[in-house]
Amino acid sequence: MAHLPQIDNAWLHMKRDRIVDFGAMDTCPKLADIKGKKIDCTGKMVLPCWCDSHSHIVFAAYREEEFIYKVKGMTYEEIAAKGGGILNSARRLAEATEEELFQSAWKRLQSMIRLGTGALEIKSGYGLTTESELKMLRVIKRLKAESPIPIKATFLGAHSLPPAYKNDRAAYISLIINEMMPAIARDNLADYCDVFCERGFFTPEETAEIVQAGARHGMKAKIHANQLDYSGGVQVGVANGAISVDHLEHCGEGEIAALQGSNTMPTLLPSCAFFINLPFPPARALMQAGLPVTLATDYNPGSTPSGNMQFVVSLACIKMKMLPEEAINAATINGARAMELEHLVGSIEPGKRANVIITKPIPSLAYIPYAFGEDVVEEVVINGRIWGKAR
Ligand SMILES: N=CN[C@@H](CCC(=O)O)C(=O)O
Ligand SMILES: [Zn+2]
Repeated sequence: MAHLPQIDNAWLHMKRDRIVDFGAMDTCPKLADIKGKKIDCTGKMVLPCWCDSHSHIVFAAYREEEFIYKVKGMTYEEIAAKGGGILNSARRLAEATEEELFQSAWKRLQSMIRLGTGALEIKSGYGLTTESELKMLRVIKRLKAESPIPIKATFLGAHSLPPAYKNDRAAYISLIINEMMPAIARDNLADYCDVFCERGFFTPEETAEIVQAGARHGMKAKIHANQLDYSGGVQVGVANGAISVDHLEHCGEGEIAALQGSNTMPTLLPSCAFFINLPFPPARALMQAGLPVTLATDYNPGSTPSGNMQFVVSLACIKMKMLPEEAINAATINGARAMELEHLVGSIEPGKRANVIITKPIPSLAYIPYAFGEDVVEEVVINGRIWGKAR
């Protein structure tokens, strides 16, 4: 993961929405022979766009009132137990129209692209009824259709137990499996199926039942695992062939051993750990065990109100001791893998989508995570075209 190939003084040729070729400047084709726009990047760096493999950007309202509770000392779990958290977002989402949800998510998507994100995964999970989960997934389907960047959709009906099912967990799980999933599969609304496998949310046994039903409906698993405690989420994810297990704030030898030899990507969300004061995941131990690490934002209104991948990369270096090269690989090609998009995005390779970041003039690669809080992105090229960046 520490190997990030770089060429000093290079050219890059993009045609239509694809990367054609690149090389050192002494091999550059005659510029006069190339039609179209030429961009002088002297002093700047050109990187593949970020691939953000974990987000919840479809929601009805921010939850800054809970932020104040947190400032005053309440924990994420205490806020959830008082009807805040995910259930608060579910109440607000039930009142919102599909158009309102689309418009607000569209704005978030635009601002993420301006920050350099070139591929994104988006989850449902603030519906928690068949009607509202389908509403969210239709919004994500429309985002997919209208977005200039590739998007993957994840069904997260098992995000929290709705209060109406407080005394009958099995009935809610049956609703997910027997009512929501067939409707989702019929309209091809989701690529993946996710479960919040956590103390106070869903058990590993329930998680297995749900993701196995998801697999029967053509959805591979992605798991919210080990965020608040050692939940068994990593093990159940690996046992069920999950594409990724995400969070891992609680990740010890047992979790690392389970991941070794699997194809499941450990995905770390350091801006969530930062925002709700959780321990940071053990990125170095994962890498020392030979595992690939992925970084993503987790953009959502409760635990991470930010879609800024550059900040995620900074936190990975500052708080998890990842080298800049490791963090950038984790935020690009490994993120692409965690969405099964590694053939299309995540690196600068001929044939891949022409989605790249052009930085401002910066002294070195290390400056990107070092200058935390500074937006080093000058231009974003999406599908071979410069994306509008208001300044
Ligand atoms: N942990 C579960 N889900 C989200 C938070 C959702 C919320 O608080 O609204 C997460 O990944 O952090
Ligand atoms: Zn999440």
